[in-house]
Amino acid sequence: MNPSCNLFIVGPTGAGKTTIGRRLADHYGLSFVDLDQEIERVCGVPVSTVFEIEGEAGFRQRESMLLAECSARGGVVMATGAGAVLDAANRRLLAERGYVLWLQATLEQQLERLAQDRARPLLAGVDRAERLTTMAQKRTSLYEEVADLAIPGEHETVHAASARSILLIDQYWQRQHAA
Ligand SMILES: Nc1ncnc2c1ncn2[C@@H]1O[C@H](COP(=O)(O)OP(=O)(O)OP(=O)(O)O)[C@@H](O)[C@H]1O
Ligand SMILES: O=C(O)C1=C[C@@H](O)[C@@H](O)[C@H](O)C1
Ligand SMILES: [Mg+2]
Repeated sequence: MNPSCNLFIVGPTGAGKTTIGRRLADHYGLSFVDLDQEIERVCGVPVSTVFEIEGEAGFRQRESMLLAECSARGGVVMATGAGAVLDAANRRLLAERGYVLWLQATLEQQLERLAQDRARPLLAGVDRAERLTTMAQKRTSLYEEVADLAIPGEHETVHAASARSILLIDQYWQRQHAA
């Protein structure tokens, strides 16, 4: 593994970017950064409070600033927030500065995994299936645009999804670096 390289993870909410990203960082001996957690660390409050106080626009500004900062580090696995790809400058930085992994998930998987979740402000107090569908309509082509490698959402456990990701990363990304 070339430690100057980055692995960036994009995909819809509940796809496992945070959970699997951490495992990938452990596996490859890279440092792990989760953009949502970075925002919480810098602001000292949960993402939902940032949305309450600064609105989505304020959150997006912070997200872009931290994405620029963290992607410049080198040797990181970075889990992005599901909406980070909405911004064209974010997409450009992701594409330029690392290998981009797109973790996919079906609507059913998202609904099941996030059933108990109260931390995602864009899913609070709305029909979740409807909101997630609208998000997918707007975002799927953006994930596709920025991704180097897609991992289908057919893996029902974190362990299986991590193992599959490592297999594909080794097959495609590592090989490119070896070449
Ligand atoms: N492949 C999987 N199989 C089963 N459960 C999973 C899988 N991936 C993630 N999960 C579970 O789904 C939940 C959400 O995962 P996680 O927080 O990693 O998603 P995320 O992509 O980071 O979402 P967000 O974009 O909102 O940050 C967690 O409880 C996690 O354990
Ligand atoms: O879908 C989204 O736009 C979001 C996903 C989360 O990761 C957080 O970044 C925040 O809740 C917004
Ligand atoms: Mg996450």
